[in-house]
Amino acid sequence: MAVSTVYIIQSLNSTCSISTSTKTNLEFHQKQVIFYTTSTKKYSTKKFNTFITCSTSDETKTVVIGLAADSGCGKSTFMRRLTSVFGGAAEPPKGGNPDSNTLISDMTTVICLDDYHSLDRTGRKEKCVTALDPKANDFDLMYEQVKALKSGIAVEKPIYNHVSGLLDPPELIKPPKILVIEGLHPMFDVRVRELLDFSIYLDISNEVKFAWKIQRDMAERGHSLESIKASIEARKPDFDAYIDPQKQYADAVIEVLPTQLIPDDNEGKVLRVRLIMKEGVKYFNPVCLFDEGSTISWIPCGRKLTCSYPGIKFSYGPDTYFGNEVSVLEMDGQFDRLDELIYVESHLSSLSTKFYGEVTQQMLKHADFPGSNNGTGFFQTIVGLKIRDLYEQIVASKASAPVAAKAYNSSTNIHN
Ligand SMILES: Nc1ncnc2c1ncn2[C@@H]1O[C@H](COP(=O)(O)OP(=O)(O)OP(=O)(O)O)[C@@H](O)[C@H]1O
Ligand SMILES: O=C(CO)[C@H](O)[C@H](O)COP(=O)(O)O
Repeated sequence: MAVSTVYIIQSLNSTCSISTSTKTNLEFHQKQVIFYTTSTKKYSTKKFNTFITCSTSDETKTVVIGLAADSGCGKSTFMRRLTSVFGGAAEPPKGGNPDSNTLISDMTTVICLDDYHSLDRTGRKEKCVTALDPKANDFDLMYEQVKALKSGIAVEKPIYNHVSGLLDPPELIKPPKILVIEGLHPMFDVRVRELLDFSIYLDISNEVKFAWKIQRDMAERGHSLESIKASIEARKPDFDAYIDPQKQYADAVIEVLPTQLIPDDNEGKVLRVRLIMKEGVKYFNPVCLFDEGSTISWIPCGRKLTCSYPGIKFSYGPDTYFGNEVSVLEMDGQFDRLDELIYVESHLSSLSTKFYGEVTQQMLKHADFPGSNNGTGFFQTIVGLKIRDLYEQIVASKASAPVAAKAYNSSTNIHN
């Protein structure tokens, strides 16, 4: 078996320009490498028995964001708000599987971790496990593929087809600038967790989850009230065991609870939403109300903010969450007029906006999304802007780091 040393000179996401003694250029694709020989202008493909590591220069590495939540808890809505912050519409891969769960825009690729189900719908039924059970998911593959994408290597990711309940042939995912992995388990496996540059958990209380699920599954999917109740109950033990504990690892948690402004409210329409932000996370400064570190309770209703019953109440202050120091911004109630949100925005600091009123502008742009009149949409928008800021800081820090020497010294042994 011949061994040749390949010197990595430069890499551009999934394509690595490599100089070898035979002056070939290589393009990396998992265990398969496409050679381009400049002298003959011919391509040839070789397979290797190990993964070839393309040491990308640091400034081209993908930033990875994890978003965890149970099914029907607003992940897709959050993703639409987040990708909108980066501009450009997010769409499924062009010409691919119409049931793909992936969304691609200029800057971002959102992959759904349901695609790493190792058991299809029938398989889960036969083995009596839910999709939330780690036994129904392939964490080794999830780790390998997220790691590859983070280092600039394209992957063939499986597709879980929610229409048929089957595992479809894989789709090619190229490394984007920002990769979002959303689903049930982005922080479950420690190896995947450590690849995340930032993580978010959507913590929807049982009462609210139930109200949202009923609204969607009855209206849009034709399910009966009994079947929705049964499905929530059946998932609960695994949700408690495998999904909920991930919130302790999240850098930001959006907690959604019933309002405290209406005594004994059981309608679940008015919400109390808490944005729990971990302190000391690199490239992330928590948002604050008035001043950092203060403890504040604020009722903004009056001449500058129209509030109908039951009104709006904000609070902000330091706290601890699973032993970590956090800042918590809370909003109970709902907005009557979105254009007046600028009044609230002007009292918040460290928003990472690019101009005065950007949060309000984003909220107005997506006024028809669920949660636009309350803290869910407001805090999701704020977190979206924070992620943009985090990405820009990571890119800036890498651009200023001395990378040239590292890139020239990298070498990979190829066994063929
Ligand atoms: N902030 C919100 N306020 C009110 N309802 C909401 C909110 N977010 C989501 N919902 C409701 O929950 C439903 C599910 O939202 P969404 O599709 O974003 O969740 P999801 O986590 O992506 O779901 P799934 O994983 O099942 O596809 C929506 O159709 C809507 O009815
Ligand atoms: O928890 C879920 C995440 O979305 C789904 O229930 C899981 O992916 C299985 O999907 P389906 O119900 O379509 O077979």
